[in-house]
Amino acid sequence: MAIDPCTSQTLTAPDGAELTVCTHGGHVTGWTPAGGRPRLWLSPTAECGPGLAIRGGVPVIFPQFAGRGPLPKHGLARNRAWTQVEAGPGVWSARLVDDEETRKVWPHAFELELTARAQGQTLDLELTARNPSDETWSFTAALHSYFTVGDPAAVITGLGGRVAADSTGGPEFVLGEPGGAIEALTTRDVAIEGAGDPVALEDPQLGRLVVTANGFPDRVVWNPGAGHGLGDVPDGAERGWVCIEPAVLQPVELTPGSDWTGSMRLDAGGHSADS
Ligand SMILES: O=P(O)(O)OC[C@H]1O[C@H](O)[C@H](O)[C@@H](O)[C@@H]1O
Repeated sequence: MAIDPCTSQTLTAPDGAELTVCTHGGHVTGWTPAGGRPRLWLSPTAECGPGLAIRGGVPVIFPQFAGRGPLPKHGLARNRAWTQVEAGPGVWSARLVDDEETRKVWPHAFELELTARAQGQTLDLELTARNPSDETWSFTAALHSYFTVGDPAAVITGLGGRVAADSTGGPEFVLGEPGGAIEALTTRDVAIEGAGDPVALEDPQLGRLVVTANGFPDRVVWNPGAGHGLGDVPDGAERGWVCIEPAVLQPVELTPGSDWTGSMRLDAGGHSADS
């Protein structure tokens, strides 16, 4: 039976961890660790459909991050229907391959697969890109994760003292104090190349969420702040989330027949807000 790309499915692991997904965009829209509270933010006014990108969860950015190239912003993967490959308890995977429509935007043959697994206190996402064509192409990518913020005092650790730049370009600067935390809800849109692990969102209400990644060496931190003008984010709702985005911002070259894999682990099992 064909799945409506915009219909959500919730896949519950045996230990109670919950993963919510939809095939539009190959999108994880929700995650609740076992016995915990939801940790991914999804806009109450998110839109879904051909050409639209769901606001929240984990949009897959491929083959271009933001406006860093000639393609539409954030590329082509997030705003079209993928095909489900597997759906099981806490586990899901989906695939996107090129077709006539994608080749109008980006004239290459490609295969993209996202696998998600929720188990206990962790969520693992793995993105694989393959080049089945006979020409080399390159891409940038990100797992553009929207994390719920439950307390305005929430901070991000692991990035203080790093060299950053406005994600849309501009001079480099040092982010916060070395070893220090930065406020989660400050208006910012910064890229930190070669950021290293771990980065954590420390939220007095929700607890600690550790973000680690392989194959995504860079991190983008984004909160648009008040007066954002985003049609799919109600005024004030930007105080309920921050994006911490594992990304690969320098183009990766894929030769014919080769592939690339990047992964992200979210771990809510550090210190809970109640402990
Ligand atoms: O509004 P979107 O197209 O989803 O982009 C949302 C945001 O994505 C990233 O975080 C970029 O760094 C931002 O510059 C951009 O505004």
